[in-house]
Amino acid sequence: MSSIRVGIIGASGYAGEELIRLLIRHPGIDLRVITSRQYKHRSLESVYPDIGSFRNIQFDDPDNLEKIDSQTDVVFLALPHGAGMHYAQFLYHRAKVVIDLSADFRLKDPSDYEIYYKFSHPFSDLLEEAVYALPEIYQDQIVQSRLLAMPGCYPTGVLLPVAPFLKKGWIDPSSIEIVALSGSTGAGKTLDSKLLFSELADNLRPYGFPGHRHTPEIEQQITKLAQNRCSRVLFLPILAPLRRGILLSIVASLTEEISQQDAEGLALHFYKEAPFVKILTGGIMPELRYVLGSNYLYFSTCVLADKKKLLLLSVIDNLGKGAAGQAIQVMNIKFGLDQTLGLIP
Ligand SMILES: NC(=O)C1=CN([C@@H]2O[C@H](COP(=O)(O)OP(=O)(O)OC[C@H]3O[C@@H](n4cnc5c(N)ncnc54)[C@H](OP(=O)(O)O)[C@@H]3O)[C@@H](O)[C@H]2O)C=CC1
Ligand SMILES: CC(=O)N[C@@H](CCC(=O)OP(=O)(O)O)C(=O)O
Repeated sequence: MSSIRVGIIGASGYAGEELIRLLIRHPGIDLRVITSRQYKHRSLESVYPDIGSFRNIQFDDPDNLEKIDSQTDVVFLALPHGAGMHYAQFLYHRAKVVIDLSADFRLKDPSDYEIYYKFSHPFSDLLEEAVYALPEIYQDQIVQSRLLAMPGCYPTGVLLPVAPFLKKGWIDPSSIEIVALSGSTGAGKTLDSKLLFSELADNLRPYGFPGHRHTPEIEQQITKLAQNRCSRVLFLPILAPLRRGILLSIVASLTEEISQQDAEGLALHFYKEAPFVKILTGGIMPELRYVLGSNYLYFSTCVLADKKKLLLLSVIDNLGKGAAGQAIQVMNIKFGLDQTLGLIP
C-alpha cells in the first residue's frame, strides 16, 4: 500500500506535537501538512529541533488549507473544543477521513454541549455521522465512518477498565465513582496562571467538581455499554505535579457475588486480542511509569473483601493512549494496517 497522506491541524499544541513525533517514525505515513497560527511559515526544525531534523516541513497557516485536497487521506484535528468542529465541517468535504481529538463530536445529545461546553452545536448532521472512536470497543464502526471523534483522556482511562464488567452485567452502571490524578499537559498549552510551575509543584488540586465536562461523555458511554441502563457517575479529577500521565481509581457496586479470579478472568478474556490493554493480576497495581510515552493502558481489578464492590485502578499517558497514540491506533484500523504500526518501538 502507498503511504497515507496526512495533515495535522493544531500541530503546535501538546497533542499535535505528540502526533508529529509519532507520525514521523510511522513507516506508512507521508506527513504533508502541519498548521500553527503562531509558527506559520517557520520550519518544524526551528520550532522543535529534536524532531524537526527528521522531517523537512514547514508550519502552514490554518486559514489557508489549499494543500489539503481529495488526495489527503486523513486529517487530524488537534484544536481546542469549539474550534475543531468548524475545521471538521470544511475538511470533511475535502479529505477522505477526519480524526478529531477535541470533544466537538463525542456527545450525541446537542444539549450537553450547551450545558458542559457553553456553545450550541451548529453541525447536527456531522454529530450524527461521527463515531466515538474507542478502538477496543468500536472497531467495526470506526471502519465505516469518515468522521472519528476521539475519546477524552479521562473517559479512555475509565471506559476500558469498566467495559468488560458492564457488558457482563456484573457492576451497577449507576454506582460508579471515579477519582483521577492527571498531569498538567492535559490542560493544553494555555497561558493560565493556575498552570504555572510554582502553582503546580508540591501541590495536588481537585478541580471541576461537580460537573466536569467529561462526566456526560463517561455517562453516555457507560449507558451504551450497559445496554441502555442509565448511568450516573461521580467524577473527581485532581491536578498533580506531573507533566503527563493519569492514574484513575474506579469503584463500582457488584450486582452479584464474584471472586477475584472471576474478575481477572473476565478482564483477561475480554482484552485477549487488544495489544494496548494490559491486565495486572495477583495483587499487582498499576504505576504511572508503566505507560509514560506509550499507547498502553494498564489496569488491575480488586474484588473488595465484602464482595459488594469492585475497585479498578488504571493508568494511561494522556498524550499517548489518551490522545495522539490512540488517534494513530484508530488511523491504522481505519486504513487496514496493523493497529500497532508506529506505536510499539
Ligand atoms: N492535552 C491532552 O492531554 C489531550 C488533549 N485532547 C484534545 O486535543 C485537542 C488539543 O489539545 P492540546 O494539544 O492539549 O491543546 P493546546 O492548547 O496545547 O493546542 C491547541 C492547538 O490548536 C491551535 N489553535 C488554537 N486555537 C486555534 C484556532 N482557533 N484555529 C486554528 N488553530 C488553533 C494551537 O496553535 P496556534 O495557536 O499556534 O495556532 C495549538 O496548535 C483539544 O481539543 C483537547 O481537548 C484530547 C485528549 C488529551
Ligand atoms: C488536566 C486537565 O485540565 N485535563 C483536561 C482534560 C484533558 C483531556 O484530554 O480531555 P479532552 O480530550 O476532552 O480535552 C480537563 O480537565 O479539562
